[in-house]
Amino acid sequence: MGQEGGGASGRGRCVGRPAGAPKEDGPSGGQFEYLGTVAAGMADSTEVRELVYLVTGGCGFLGEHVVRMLLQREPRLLELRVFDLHLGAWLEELKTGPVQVTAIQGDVTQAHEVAAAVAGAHVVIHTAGLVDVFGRASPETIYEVNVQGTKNVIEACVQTGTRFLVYTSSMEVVGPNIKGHHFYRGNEDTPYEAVHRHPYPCSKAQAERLVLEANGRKVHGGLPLVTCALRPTGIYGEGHQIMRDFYHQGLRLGGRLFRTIPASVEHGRVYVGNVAWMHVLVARELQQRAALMGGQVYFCYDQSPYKSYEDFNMEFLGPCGLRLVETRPLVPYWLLMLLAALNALLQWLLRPLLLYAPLLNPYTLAVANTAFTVNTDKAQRHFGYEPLFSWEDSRTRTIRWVQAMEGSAR
Ligand SMILES: NC(=O)c1ccc[n+]([C@@H]2O[C@H](COP(=O)([O-])OP(=O)(O)OC[C@H]3O[C@@H](n4cnc5c(N)ncnc54)[C@H](O)[C@@H]3O)[C@@H](O)[C@H]2O)c1
Ligand SMILES: C[C@@H](CO)CCC[C@@H](C)[C@H]1CC[C@H]2[C@@H]3[C@H](O)C=C4C[C@@H](O)CC[C@]4(C)[C@H]3CC[C@]12C
Repeated sequence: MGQEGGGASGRGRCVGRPAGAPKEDGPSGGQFEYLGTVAAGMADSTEVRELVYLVTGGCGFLGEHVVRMLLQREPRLLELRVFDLHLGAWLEELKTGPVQVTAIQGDVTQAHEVAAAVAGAHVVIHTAGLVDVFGRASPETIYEVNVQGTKNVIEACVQTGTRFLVYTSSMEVVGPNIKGHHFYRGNEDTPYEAVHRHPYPCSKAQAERLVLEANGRKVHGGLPLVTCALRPTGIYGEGHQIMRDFYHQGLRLGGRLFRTIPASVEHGRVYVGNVAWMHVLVARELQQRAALMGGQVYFCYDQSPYKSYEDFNMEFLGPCGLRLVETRPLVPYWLLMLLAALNALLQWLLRPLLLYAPLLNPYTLAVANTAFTVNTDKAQRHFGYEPLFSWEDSRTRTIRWVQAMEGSAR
């Protein structure tokens, strides 16, 4: 199932449980209020602006929310460097505030470009990556960006003396595995056979391992590097491309989407604003609680309900006029597997002519049909994380975003 992938050149299998973390408990922390948009102005604070942060992938779906959240919620920020292969025009609007926002067009696979961006930063939040489970990029390219790119970030921290590194990992480092084992209400210490073949999860697992193993390395100046990794489940919210794809698919099908996944197969999802907030908070607390948090992994979680992938999407697409046809899959699973395999064959045949990358392929079908839900409070125990956005707020914000798309789609 899925493409042959993983490993140094994207071939073979990558196996073995991802680096977990020793069980430790820590104090809980307070709750913060989110001000909504950059225009709402900076969080009032008498704190001294002295810190330089770098966000790689800062123009991506998650990266943009992290950038905006930092400007809202990190009062010690003096300079925010936004490093990305593709810079967004929206960055210009951020340059009117008290924080110096530096846009850096660069490639994480180019060590010298990464080193130049990292030099002088106190904290690096590394979100840049190729999030490809649709066969758009080759296994080699996925490895080059996700693994070699992460190596370049680590080495840049060591060479330039940056001490704090937060890595955006993924639930996929854990599962679903190629055996289709369900992960039901699991946490960071739940035993699970994390065996993957697909290049994306393999690359994320390798990158996460590199980040965690780098914890404690001496950086330029002799102090230790402090690293940690955050594992979001499926992120949703304003700017989510796959949600956009489902919405447009539904419009093309006359306002209907046809169920392909049983409602019983629950997937954990997490709102992008809460993932961004966890990045901001962990970056701050990592500086104060290095002994506890260094080398740790944390699932990203909030109060978003456990639902099948399609039913969860309908929380937002339903109020925007789409309907999910049938209470159970219309098409038997064996036929879906056949269609997925045909899509993979078509993609391979058409590759010399055009990119054919539908949502349905053997890998996405397998992942969608394997329950993966987390239930943990480790981030709360270790650094006082509490979601900034309730489920109701997350849902409302996402619906408003789809509706704004709807306006543009008419
Ligand atoms: N979207 C999810 O559901 C999800 C869930 C868990 C983890 N993640 C992780 O979160 C991170 C961000 O994911 P996303 O959904 O925002 O994806 P995205 O594709 O929207 O953002 C990734 C960003 O990285 C940039 N980038 C890609 N290659 C680069 C390179 N070589 N050099 C510099 N920048 C490069 C892209 O231009 C983009 O802006 C990824 O590491 C991904 O693995 C995503
Ligand atoms: C039957 C197919 C067509 O209807 C299923 C379509 C749904 C799939 C496109 C998505 C189901 C589960 C998603 C993945 C999951 O949410 C977690 C992920 C980890 C993250 O790091 C990257 C994205 C993803 C792999 C996400 C991708 C889309 C799904 C496979």
